[in-house]
Amino acid sequence: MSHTPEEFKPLFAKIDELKPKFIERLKKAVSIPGVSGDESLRSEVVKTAYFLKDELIKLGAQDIQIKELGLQPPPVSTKGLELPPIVLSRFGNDPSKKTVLVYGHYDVQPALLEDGWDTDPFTLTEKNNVLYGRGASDDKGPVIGWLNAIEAHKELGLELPVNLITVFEGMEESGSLGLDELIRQEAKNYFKVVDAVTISDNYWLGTTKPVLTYGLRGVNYYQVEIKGPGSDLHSGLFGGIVAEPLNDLVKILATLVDTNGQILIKGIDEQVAPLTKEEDELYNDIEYDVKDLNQATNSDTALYQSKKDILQHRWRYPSLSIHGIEGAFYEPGAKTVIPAKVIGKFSIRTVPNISSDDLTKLVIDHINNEFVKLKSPNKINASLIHDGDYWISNPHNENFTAASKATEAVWGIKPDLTREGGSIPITLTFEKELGTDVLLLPLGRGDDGAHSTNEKIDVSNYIEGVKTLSAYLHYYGKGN
Ligand SMILES: NCC(=O)N[C@@H](Cc1c[nH]cn1)C(=O)O
Ligand SMILES: [Zn+2]
Ligand SMILES: [Zn+2]
Repeated sequence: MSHTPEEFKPLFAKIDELKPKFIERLKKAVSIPGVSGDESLRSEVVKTAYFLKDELIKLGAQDIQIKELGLQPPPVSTKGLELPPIVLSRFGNDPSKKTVLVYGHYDVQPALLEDGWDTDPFTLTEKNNVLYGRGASDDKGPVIGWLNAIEAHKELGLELPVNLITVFEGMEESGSLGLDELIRQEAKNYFKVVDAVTISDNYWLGTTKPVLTYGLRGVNYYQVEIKGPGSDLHSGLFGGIVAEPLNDLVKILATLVDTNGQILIKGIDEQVAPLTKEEDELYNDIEYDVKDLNQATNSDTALYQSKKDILQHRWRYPSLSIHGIEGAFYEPGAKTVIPAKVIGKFSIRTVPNISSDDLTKLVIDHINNEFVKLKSPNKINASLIHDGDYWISNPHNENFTAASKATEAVWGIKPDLTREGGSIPITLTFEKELGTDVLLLPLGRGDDGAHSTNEKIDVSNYIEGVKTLSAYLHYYGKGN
């Protein structure tokens, strides 16, 4: 392309040449159903870690370490389930070069064909230059993207311009359990020399303009268990004469949030940092429209119509989403059962200055108070499953500048600076424990359907993304 700087032409041509191999590598990664939230698939998550280890060996990584994290704590697992390991590796250890740590996750969200996928979620399927499959965008595509960037250098006989450390985890979709502690332990060891941290695990805002991201919401994930009868019952025999746990649960869940997305738990709004005039003005220059939202959701269900309202509610205000009910009948048909025990799941996306502990107290007190009002003989237990902090940084530094130049070199356009409504719990830990700048450099588009059915990454985003990651390493390595 005409905007490609001369220095990158051979590298970008090599990446284009390796495209079939890169797609094949992603296909292998996607074929392993490593869903971290599903205990029955834990061995598949671990298998993905070893798949990455093998790929790293082939690429010539040094000092590959599989870091075990011990048992998964309750409330989710009470069965002595091992956490998946962290895969560490290093490419180069030259004191004259800068060191970039790249982080990504190899676990994925659940996916079933019967949820409404058009193709098998664990078979990467190419249609019209789009690659469909669970993890294609979140986050196997970007993780494999880093490996591809390394391979393109290797194939060209080109030295990497920086020392690279890779950190791949397998519990990001389930709260990054164990990783905080590992980062603390390795801060003065494996991660002793790290100049910058780069994470490719989010998305462009829309579908055409690349972005760099400097803020994330946090996430507190809760469960509410309601237990009643000793076993599931026939509603014809027992309906109307026993207290039903699911009836109680839907009433409790209905007290959490209204249909306009307004959180109904008292005391949360007061903790949200006020919007300043300067912050409000930052939204003026960002390219976004309600049409982008409707396109991403394939619907007309937006709660706000103006760009500012949408982006502010996505990035800087909290939200509460109800995700599901364990133990409730959900299959097609008309089963007349009274479930004996149900567990409602919901999460709250947190923002400055909400404290996780204060929030949890407000949430649990609210649920217990609402349950008392029901005067039910059933038993309730509400608890936090996991939490991860929000993160916000100043994007005016060397790391962001390098990524901005790389984006221009590949896409011919300066990226927008954005925040993101999702969460990557470990971002703040890297920043604090390693004392480095963290950059979020997304490859995928806003309509990739992460966590949803028919998740995809466009071939162009995948391949141009490998070029962007490569060019970023060069700009950062030479100090821009
Ligand atoms: N791509 C980042 C991402 O999807 N993060 C998850 C993290 C999470 C926390 N608990 C469950 N998942 C997100 O939902 O934002
Ligand atoms: Zn992710
Ligand atoms: Zn995710």
